Amino acid sequence: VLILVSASLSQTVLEEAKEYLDKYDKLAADIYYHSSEASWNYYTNITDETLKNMTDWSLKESEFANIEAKNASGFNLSQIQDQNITRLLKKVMDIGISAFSDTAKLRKISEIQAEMTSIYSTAEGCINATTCLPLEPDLTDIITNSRDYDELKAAWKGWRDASGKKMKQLYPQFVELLNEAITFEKKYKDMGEYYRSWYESETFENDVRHLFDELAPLYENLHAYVRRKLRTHYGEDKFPSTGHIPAHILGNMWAQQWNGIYDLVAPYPNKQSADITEAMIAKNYNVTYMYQVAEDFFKSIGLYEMPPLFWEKSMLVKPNGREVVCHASAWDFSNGRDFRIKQCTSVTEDQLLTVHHEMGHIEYFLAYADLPLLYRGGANPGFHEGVADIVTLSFQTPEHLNKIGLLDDVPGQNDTEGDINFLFRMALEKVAFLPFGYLIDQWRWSVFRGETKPERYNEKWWDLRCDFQGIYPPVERTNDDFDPGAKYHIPGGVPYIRYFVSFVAQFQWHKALCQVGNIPGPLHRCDIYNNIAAGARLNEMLKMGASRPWGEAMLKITNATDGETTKLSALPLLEYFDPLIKWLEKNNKENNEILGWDKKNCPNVLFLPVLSGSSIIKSMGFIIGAMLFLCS
Ligand SMILES: C[C@H](N[C@H](C(=O)O)[C@@H]1CCCN1C(=O)[C@@H](N)CC(=O)O)C(=O)N1CCC[C@H]1C(=O)O
Ligand SMILES: [Zn+2]
Repeated sequence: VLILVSASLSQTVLEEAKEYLDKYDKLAADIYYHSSEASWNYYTNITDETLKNMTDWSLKESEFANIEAKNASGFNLSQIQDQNITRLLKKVMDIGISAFSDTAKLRKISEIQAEMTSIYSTAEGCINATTCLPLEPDLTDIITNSRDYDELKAAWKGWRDASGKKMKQLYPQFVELLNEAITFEKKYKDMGEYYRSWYESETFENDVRHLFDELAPLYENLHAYVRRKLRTHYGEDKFPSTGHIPAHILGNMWAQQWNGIYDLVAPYPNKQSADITEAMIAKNYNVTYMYQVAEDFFKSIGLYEMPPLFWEKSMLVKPNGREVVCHASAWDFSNGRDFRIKQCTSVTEDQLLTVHHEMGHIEYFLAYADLPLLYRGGANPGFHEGVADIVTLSFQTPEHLNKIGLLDDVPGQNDTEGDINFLFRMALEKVAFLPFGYLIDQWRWSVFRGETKPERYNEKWWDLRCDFQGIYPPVERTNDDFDPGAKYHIPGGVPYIRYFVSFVAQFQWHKALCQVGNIPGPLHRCDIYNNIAAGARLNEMLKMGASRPWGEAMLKITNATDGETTKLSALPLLEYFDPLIKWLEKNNKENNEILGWDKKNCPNVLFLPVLSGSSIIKSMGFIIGAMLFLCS
């Protein structure tokens, strides 16, 4: 009788839980829709009232999450055998800072983040006494296209003075409030630990460090080659004996990807170098067409076309007459129909890649749209970024660019010079990024841990930038600057390790999709365009959303037998670049190039040892003690 009773009891508990979760889903969808709409209205029209409305709705969202977490905690999970239901209930209860009872402080967090995002998005960097320009498109165009050392330096410094420096006072409070909110529930030691918990792995921090160490030799070879090429253009005097490269001459405002300077550093410059931006303009590409080209790629592999609301409601160009957050992003309005991109799109190659990236996010949104709301996310945040990027590995192949009329002659498989040029171009985009993708959250995690105090924010930033990227600031930096704030994701409060994870995972997936698609030839020349089998395999993973631990999602794509491949692996990336690795090693050796740089000394980063209060008192005490001793 007891067994019967307990069985029927657990059955009713299970039914009750399912009923609760259905109700939750409907309520959540409604709140999230309005909250997303309120955020959208702010991001596409920065005013005091759109800021207020967004903050009000983010508070409503937190309140809803808080109430439902309490409701869900009423279920005794040990009585529920259904793994799926317990996973959903746990997600209802895992609400981060929304568990914090002090709603005034939660509001303050939202307001500070919005204010920092507004400073970033409305900043105009002055390149001389009379000219001040926005980041997009003006300063970005200068940093990408100028080859004048001093003009680049002015844009680099101007941007940092107008953005990061202006939010320096806000960030310490932002950190303090986030840590206070996240430690309220006593589940996480600091905000960084909460962010890392999204990867559902105790060893995550070590795993990414190992991956970085595996990839560092490739980066150092690329760094050495690029440094030598840039030395010839800009002159020896700009390259210190420490081995660092000036941060502002790498074709990108943050030196995070170097494809902007391909023309300056290409291995075989006399080979026809594909200037895709020029080709786009020559072919009369316009913004809408750029989105149609990207949509065409996804449809060609059996994925999803953009729904009507996408074209109706997206913001695809920078509007006149109002301030917007230009930094591109993809939006899921949680109702299965409304998905948008917000991008100040201009007709350039880099922008075309970003269009594919943002639409890649939309493909993931569409694939998991029928799942419970709690599962509508990437298997982990890095998967969402990897999915966004994966088609760029096919789209940029010479074969594909030729197919869509952006490249005339395709370097043949045995055209080593053409092949190396292409691989080098991909390395400037994907390998150069690795230390940057890794270090942003090394800085942020050290700040959340309290290891890096506000008076040393900028010093720690440049320690990491000099150490991992081997670059140095062209203008002397002090702790009065706040260079982390000059990168969108810091004021935007968006974690960054996801991009490092993505840049590793996307090569694992590319390899698997090229195999399942039976696409012959070397990995770096594989194009999954029009390959339904490859698209179907990818779609199987997309449809899982966040319903299962991400190792299972990895296995869904790699379909491997050995359990090891549920993990992140650097091997496919190294395999993809293997011909280039050999070429770079040989070339650097022939030129007696010394790889690497002095990781402990960074030019122009001379921070006065800021004596913190405690150390002043200690040193005073020491002096007084010594004097007393001498007198006695
Ligand atoms: C240009 C791109 N914008 C982000 C992205 O698309 O990831 C935006 C802003 C922050 C999150 N985001 C989203 O759109 C999310 N809603 C996606 C999601 O749903 O998870 C970006 O910041 N990138 C691209 C490569 C490296 C990095 C950079 O430029 O440094
Ligand atoms: Zn993304």
